[in-house]
Amino acid sequence: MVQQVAVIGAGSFGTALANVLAEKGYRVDLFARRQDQADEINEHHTNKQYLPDVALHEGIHASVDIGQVVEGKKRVVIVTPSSAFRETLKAMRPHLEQDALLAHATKGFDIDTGQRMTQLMEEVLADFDPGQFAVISGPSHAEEVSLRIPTTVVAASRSQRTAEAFQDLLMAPYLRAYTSPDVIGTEIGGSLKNIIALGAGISDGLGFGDNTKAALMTRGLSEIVRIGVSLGASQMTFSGLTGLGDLIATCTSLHSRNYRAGYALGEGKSLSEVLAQMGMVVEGVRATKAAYKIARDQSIEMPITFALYGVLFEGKSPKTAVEELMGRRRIHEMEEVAEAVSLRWES
Ligand SMILES: NC(=O)c1ccc[n+]([C@@H]2O[C@H](COP(=O)([O-])OP(=O)(O)OC[C@H]3O[C@@H](n4cnc5c(N)ncnc54)[C@H](O)[C@@H]3O)[C@@H](O)[C@H]2O)c1
Ligand SMILES: O=P(O)(O)OC[C@H](O)CO
Repeated sequence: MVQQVAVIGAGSFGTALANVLAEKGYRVDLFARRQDQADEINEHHTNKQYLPDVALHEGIHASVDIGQVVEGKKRVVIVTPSSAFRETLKAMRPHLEQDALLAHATKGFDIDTGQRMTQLMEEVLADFDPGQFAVISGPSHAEEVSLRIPTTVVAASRSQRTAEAFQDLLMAPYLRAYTSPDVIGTEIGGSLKNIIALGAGISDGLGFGDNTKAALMTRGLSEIVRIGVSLGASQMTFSGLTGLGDLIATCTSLHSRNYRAGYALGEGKSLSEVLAQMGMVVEGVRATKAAYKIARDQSIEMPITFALYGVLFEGKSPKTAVEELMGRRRIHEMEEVAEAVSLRWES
């Protein structure tokens, strides 16, 4: 029976998950980067920078010593930004139990290689069986989880046993966890919805309406499916919680860092200004770069992602990007799949 869990990353979501687990009775060791933050969590049971107004459970023990946090743990949950994922794995590696099961809840790609987080786990932790790895994803704003607002997530792993182990770990009266074998689709849906949420925020920041946002979300989902399937995901996964579900939660919520960053861009702020003001990770910026590279190299059509890339990295004005999207070549709505799903004209 597992009684102790390590959570790596004391930002908004790492802290929220640590709190769920501590409330369930686990002893939770939480890795924080800064000593003052660890002290605040241990002494005052708060993490005001990331989850203001939340009283944390006293069963959370924060430490800046990653070795001490993971040593002896059979369950490890990694919740760092994607930019810190590889170095975090390397720091943990010498201290990990060989039979530990590891899940991550990071939504993003390795910027240099375009790898997903479980691919980084397979590379850095090459002496582990890939069946020991899982991804936790779904529509789950940390701010709501920490207030015990009913939330659903998915634990996906190549191994049913591992997916079910994390389902058991997470299930709580206000947190329902499903399982899935589709690791690729789960990771891609969670990472790419952030690009579309940036776009939804830009649209609202420009003063456009619900019609525009619904179009961005729907057409955005079709390009997520396109790249996802070409990278080996199951199309069905994108209709589920980690695809459509998280797309809705992120594109329509003021909790979302990606939506808020997009909104400020739409209002005319520069990317560097927006990121400096946010003080939290905006994964969609890196995801746009990663998805752009993959789509360009593999000739996958992703017009919204390309438009975002232009706005974020090439100085294109958001208004011009929208005009270009609206003026694209005329196509069948279900262009690529029309034949397969019998959406064709009889004559
Ligand atoms: N916030 C949410 O609601 C939420 C929900 C689900 C998934 N996620 C994902 O979880 C990940 C973390 O997001 P967050 O919102 O908790 O981030 P955050 O911005 O709230 O906090 C980031 C945390 O990472 C730490 N960090 C930064 N660089 C680091 C490094 N080099 N090594 C170790 N730690 C480092 C920071 O100190 C901070 O504690 C992201 O990939 C995000 O997409 C977030
Ligand atoms: O705040 P965001 O935009 O990083 O989104 C948080 C979560 O991914 C929502 O499920």
